Amino acid sequence: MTRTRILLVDDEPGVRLGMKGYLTQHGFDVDEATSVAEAQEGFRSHRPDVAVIDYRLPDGTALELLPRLKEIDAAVPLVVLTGHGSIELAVQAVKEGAEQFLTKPVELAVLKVVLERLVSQRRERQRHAADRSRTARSRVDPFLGDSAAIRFLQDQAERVRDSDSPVLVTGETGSGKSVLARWLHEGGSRKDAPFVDLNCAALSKDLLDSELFGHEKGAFTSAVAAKQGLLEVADRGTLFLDEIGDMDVAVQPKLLKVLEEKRFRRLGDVKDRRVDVRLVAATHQDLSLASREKRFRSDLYFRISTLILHVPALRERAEDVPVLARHFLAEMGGARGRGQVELEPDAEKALMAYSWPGNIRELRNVLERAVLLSGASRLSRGDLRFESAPHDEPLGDDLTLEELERRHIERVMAREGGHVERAATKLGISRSSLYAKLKGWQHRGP
Ligand SMILES: Nc1ncnc2c1ncn2[C@@H]1O[C@H](COP(=O)(O)OP(=O)(O)OP(=O)(O)O)[C@@H](O)[C@H]1O
Repeated sequence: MTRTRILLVDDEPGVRLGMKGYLTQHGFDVDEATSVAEAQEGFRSHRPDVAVIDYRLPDGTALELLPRLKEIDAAVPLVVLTGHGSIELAVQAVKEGAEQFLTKPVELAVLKVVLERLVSQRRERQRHAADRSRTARSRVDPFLGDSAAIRFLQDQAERVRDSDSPVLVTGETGSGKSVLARWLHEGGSRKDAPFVDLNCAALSKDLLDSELFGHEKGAFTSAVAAKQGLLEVADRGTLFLDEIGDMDVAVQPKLLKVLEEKRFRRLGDVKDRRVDVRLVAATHQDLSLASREKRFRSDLYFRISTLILHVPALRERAEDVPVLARHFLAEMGGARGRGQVELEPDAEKALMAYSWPGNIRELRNVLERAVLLSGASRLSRGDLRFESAPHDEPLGDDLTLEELERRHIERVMAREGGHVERAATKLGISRSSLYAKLKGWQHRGP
């Protein structure tokens, strides 16, 4: 578990020594500053969880320092210490953003309890802010099924869960990469800190930059106030970057710097900030190929690919389909107050034979539609409407060569989402000859 970082601002060396010794013994990491100027600098670069500030400093008072620290990061709780137990001072300090006011000499055990409470409240707030859909998704088990492929994934995932190294999750669309990323966080040592996810494909370069790194007031025309980046929100927790293969190449070196130096800079800022995040990245692309073809920076690829978890496609673990299907049917039946909806043997067979280009997401959609439309408590083959062409039957032994070719081509087309160029590449023929075949069948009908 990562240690709590405290910034201690006091110009009396004796006071600092006493507090630092006690707090270090009790599991805190303490950085020190002796003036308003040093405090600002230390606060920015050390990113404390709490700052403890003596009221009177050689170059000013805590009242001047508080708003400046709040501008750097309003989420960090501030504790003010003073030699005089004055109510007015306390009120003023709280107005300026202090969470707590303590009178010197401070009893160290009391300080420790105050710090622990402030830190846990802060983490609680961070978690709520960052994790909007946590409750909805937290119970999904990414390893449903009994296939060797899913057991292998579980074994690998358990080994890397508690490490701080980046993890690259690969797999086809809908196979459960995000579910696995969340599981890594929720079962791991960072579970009490935020899980923050960001889809790199959905954002332009500028938006991605400002979402990830945040910005200072005035960094660009519409930056009317300073904004925390998601990296800061995810501090001590996990940053999940989905579709990392689509991350703009201009943003990639900045992410590499975060991974290597644990530092980053908000847009428009002149100083680095420290951050401690575990990166989980996901992609459905072949990133190794992308890096060879210079579409993805190879240094970043090497940095994020030491631990790779590959989520198998559903068709590679067909024996798990009934288990997953029963899980979804129980969920859907329960939600509609209908009790468990069962599968007829012919439906189960069809589900297992289908190629599932959209993987688990598609399986859930197909079942949801069937449950809605049929209204029966048992689903048969006829209730299932697959999203791609009907290729759910295994290729028969008694087909002619032409029929075999046609079925195979249809399957590949479905798997490639109807994309002729990609299907042609997979089939090893030219696009025009694939078109010619498809046209011919269209004219002749099924
Ligand atoms: N093991 C599982 N049990 C139950 N539901 C699952 C499981 N795995 C995935 N799902 C569901 O399938 C859908 C797709 O999963 P997820 O978003 O994790 O896939 P993905 O690989 O990240 O997809 P994409 O590449 O499109 O982002 C989600 O609705 C998810 O809840």
